[in-house]
Amino acid sequence: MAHRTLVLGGARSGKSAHAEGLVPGDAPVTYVATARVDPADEEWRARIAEHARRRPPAWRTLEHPDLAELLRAASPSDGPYLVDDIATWLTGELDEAAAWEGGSETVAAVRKRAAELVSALHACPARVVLVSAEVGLGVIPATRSGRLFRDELGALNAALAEACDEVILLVAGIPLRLRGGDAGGGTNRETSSARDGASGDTSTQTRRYEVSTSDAAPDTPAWPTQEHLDDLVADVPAPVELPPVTPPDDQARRDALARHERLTKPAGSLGRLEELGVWLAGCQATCPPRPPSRPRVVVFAGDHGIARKGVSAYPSEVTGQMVANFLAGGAAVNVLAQAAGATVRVVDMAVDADTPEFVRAHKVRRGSGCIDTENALTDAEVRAAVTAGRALADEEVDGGADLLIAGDMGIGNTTPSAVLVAALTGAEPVAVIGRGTGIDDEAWMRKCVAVRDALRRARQVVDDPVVLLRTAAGADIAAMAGFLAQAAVRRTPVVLDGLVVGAAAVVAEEMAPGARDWWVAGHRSAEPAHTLVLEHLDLRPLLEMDMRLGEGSGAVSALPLLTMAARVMNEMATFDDAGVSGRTGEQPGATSTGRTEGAGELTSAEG
Ligand SMILES: O=C(O)c1ccc[n+]([C@@H]2O[C@H](COP(=O)([O-])O)[C@@H](O)[C@H]2O)c1
Ligand SMILES: Cc1cc2nc[nH]c2cc1C
Repeated sequence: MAHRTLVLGGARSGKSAHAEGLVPGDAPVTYVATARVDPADEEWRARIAEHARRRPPAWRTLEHPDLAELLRAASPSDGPYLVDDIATWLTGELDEAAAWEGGSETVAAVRKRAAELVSALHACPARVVLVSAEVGLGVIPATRSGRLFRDELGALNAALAEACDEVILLVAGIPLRLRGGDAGGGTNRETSSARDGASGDTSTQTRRYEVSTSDAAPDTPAWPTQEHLDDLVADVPAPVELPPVTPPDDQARRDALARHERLTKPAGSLGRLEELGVWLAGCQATCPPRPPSRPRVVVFAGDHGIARKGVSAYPSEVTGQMVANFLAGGAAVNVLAQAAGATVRVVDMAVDADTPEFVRAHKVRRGSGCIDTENALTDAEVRAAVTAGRALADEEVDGGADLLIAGDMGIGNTTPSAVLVAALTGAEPVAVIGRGTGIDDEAWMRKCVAVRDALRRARQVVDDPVVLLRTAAGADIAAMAGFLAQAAVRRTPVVLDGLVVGAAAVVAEEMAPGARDWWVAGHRSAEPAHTLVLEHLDLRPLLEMDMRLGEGSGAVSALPLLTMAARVMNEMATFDDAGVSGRTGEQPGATSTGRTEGAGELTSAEG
């Protein structure tokens, strides 16, 4: 069942009746009436009476309470809240702030209240169904107040929709499902599950998700079931083959280089911000490039058998517990992504715990093999994992993502990552073993032994990237490799994160040569093997912040630089526009063909 539902509709579209049908009649529903009744308004009172007649007698009705406060105080055991409706709530707020005719400070006060409501909804642990009016599809209102209402409600609806895992639009009594699962009443479903509530989009999920490490109940089959695994591998061709990667658009890159020459700054003076804009222009095949508008983080979660050998500072249970934390929006990547304008999705590829159904749809097994003595995956599992990663990239790109970030979560995963990097770069074990989650010297020694033994096995299969993933990676890393390669196949730019994503990237480049042209390195992780990754892929990191968290956190932290790089190229004045003189000896409007020192870096693969 959906957790937070927004039912939108025009006047008399049937939205209230539809919303009422979404909560069970016998549930202890709290009906929140938002209208402030004017006793003199007969017609309005009759409308309200008609609504009230429809409600089951057991429902509790609250008349225009402080809505944000109410949702903030709700507890997980509360019956559903049905709020009807947001448009009248907003009307009341605009009235109270005297914003219809007031100055910008009165509108700001209403927006603050609206923001409080949205954040209360995000945090509300109880089931909530909101009704709101969809306005603004017609002509622009002739009055200021009409325009104000239309614009404020439109923005509020969008923010509330972002917090809901189910969104339904009623048109002429017919429900159109815009987002979400199967709470009943919807007639049309999205074609791509990437955008619906079943996507595990943590911008739309809440703190309700339980992740259990206990064994499945006797009457529930252990997940993943054999049937699920059979389904996963049924359509996967062997061997795994990817279409060729085509390079970013060279003309757009050259246009971007030329445009930077014309912007009002000494040539090359924005340094690597210029390189970044040129890279983005090539990826988008357009100059100037657009700032990423739908950046998407997919966190690949999985446990690793090698963690049993004492190579991490934390127990394996943390992986599943962190999945719940991602879903609740409480992890670092959630916060960073929200600050940077990205949304986060988490997928369970091999967590050794039960995760919600929509998170585990691609799950291959519970914990990958202990790579010092056994393969991480079977042949079928590695193919299923790589294929899942590719399918996830496809889903996200088809769903509108214009920039992808892979994140990782898995206790022990820096060990297989170190093995992959050493195998493909020829480095010795000691050069690739870092402190991971913060291991002490004894754990570091155990990690050395584990890496040495796994590397002995991995070195025999370095020529085949899929066999290497099977031998020494794990389902999460294999899926990330598929994801990163497929992003390049789909001509979609990627910001890479730290060591674990980097290890997957090194393998992905083997599977899909040229994929690296579609990637930029977000940061340099504190893990020593990550520097080997960057050198191997010839990528220069955007940030050096001594981060070593994973989750995609380093990549997301670099995201604002991409926005800036694109905006500079769109919004800066040219020498001609601004009447600013160009280089000494150049005619106004002439495009320089020579570049200053340093600008030559713009031809590097990364930028
Ligand atoms: O990606 C990195 O650069 C990175 C560096 C150190 C630690 N991590 C994260 O920490 C966990 C793995 O660390 P460990 O010590 O358990 O191997 C896993 O959840 C990773 O996301 C990630
Ligand atoms: C708490 C915690 C959060 C993480 N996020 C990524 N790796 C992690 C490891 C731990 C231990």
